Amino acid sequence: MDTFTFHNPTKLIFGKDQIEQLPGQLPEGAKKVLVVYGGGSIKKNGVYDQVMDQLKKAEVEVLELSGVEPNPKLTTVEKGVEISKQENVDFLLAVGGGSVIDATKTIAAGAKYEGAPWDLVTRQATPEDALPFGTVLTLAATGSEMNAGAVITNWETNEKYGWGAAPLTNPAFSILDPAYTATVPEDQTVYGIVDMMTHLFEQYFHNPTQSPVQDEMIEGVLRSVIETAPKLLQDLESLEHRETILYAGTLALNGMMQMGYRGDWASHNIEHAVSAVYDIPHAGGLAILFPNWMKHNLEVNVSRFARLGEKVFGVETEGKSEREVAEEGIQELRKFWTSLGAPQTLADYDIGDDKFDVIVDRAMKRGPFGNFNKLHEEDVQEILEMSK
Ligand SMILES: NC(=O)c1ccc[n+]([C@@H]2O[C@H](COP(=O)([O-])OP(=O)(O)OC[C@H]3O[C@@H](n4cnc5c(N)ncnc54)[C@H](O)[C@@H]3O)[C@@H](O)[C@H]2O)c1
Repeated sequence: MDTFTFHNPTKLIFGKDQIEQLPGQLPEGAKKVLVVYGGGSIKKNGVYDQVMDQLKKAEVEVLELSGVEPNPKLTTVEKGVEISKQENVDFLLAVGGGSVIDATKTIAAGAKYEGAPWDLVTRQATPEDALPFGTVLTLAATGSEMNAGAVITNWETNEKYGWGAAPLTNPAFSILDPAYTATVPEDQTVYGIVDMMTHLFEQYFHNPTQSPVQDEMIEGVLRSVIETAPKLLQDLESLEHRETILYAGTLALNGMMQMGYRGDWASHNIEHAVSAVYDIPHAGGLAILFPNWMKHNLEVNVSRFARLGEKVFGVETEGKSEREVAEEGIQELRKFWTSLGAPQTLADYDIGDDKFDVIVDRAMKRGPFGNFNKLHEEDVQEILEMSK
């Protein structure tokens, strides 16, 4: 293992009716709270009313920023920064999925920065302060509720980047009630499952070999997700299955699985480039790209892929070479995601190869990338070709 310091300052509040803890979590002296949310699903399922009731109990003034879009836009972040500065907001509350939370993180840092928020996203500037914020999660997927990362899209330049500045962009608290996720439609539920699984895979594929505890943890969470996902899709309102998937999504990307090494993360970079050009769901892009990243990188460490096949997908090993087990594991992953209804090719989103040059350019913006294996321009091109 490499040396590491682990510090995750987010207080995780999990379970039924835990929204009641909201007033007690607001910082002492907080008077003005900006509630950030998306397209209105929280108004239909009652989450909005429950949050507002609690804020009323807390006797704070409430401002609202609605309409945060999936794949949140820089322009929306700028709007939030403007409100926060003009109104002297002293706390932000994100109510939604990863998009709302990521926008809120960037607003939090942007509100305490004099320049343009895009400087922060592109890492041209490092924030020195941020407004405190909390989250009420409504969709199991990104882990954004318990990490410092945020992904923002600039549609003027077709650029989408992940950024973060721990601990400033870590939520102070996150409230996770499985019931709040029960209205997530089938397609978004599938995307969430693909997203959390991909986070686990990205971390599983790393170079240091001495990571037995981390490997077993990742494999265990993956097996639980694989076991639960089909059951949840049969019964979208099952709180038991929602609870399992919600907890798995948080664990998958709160730093617990990545102590002592760096995950790969190349597929995320390629996906961000794809969805900066085509506005597709992040996890839809990952479902297409990740198995092809695996095939492309098989030779880097066949044993690693074989272990995944055996321990996570239950591939029989007897009489088979390591390579055969590894390849079967990749096929099993594709079969599993397809069985859930995830897309398999870029053509499923009507994406052809006419803008591959732009996608490659965006993906290479910060130079060769990936920690398990460094990808260069020709590798990205090949993975895109495999994904057509
Ligand atoms: N910060 C991170 O660590 C991280 C990690 C992975 C991905 N991301 C980013 O997060 C974004 C995706 O976030 P997401 O997958 O959570 O989805 P999302 O926040 O974009 O939401 C997807 C859709 O689901 C709807 N929705 C949310 N909760 C609902 C509910 N309870 N009932 C009904 N509908 C509901 C939303 O309104 C939206 O239309 C992407 O921009 C991606 O790049 C961030």
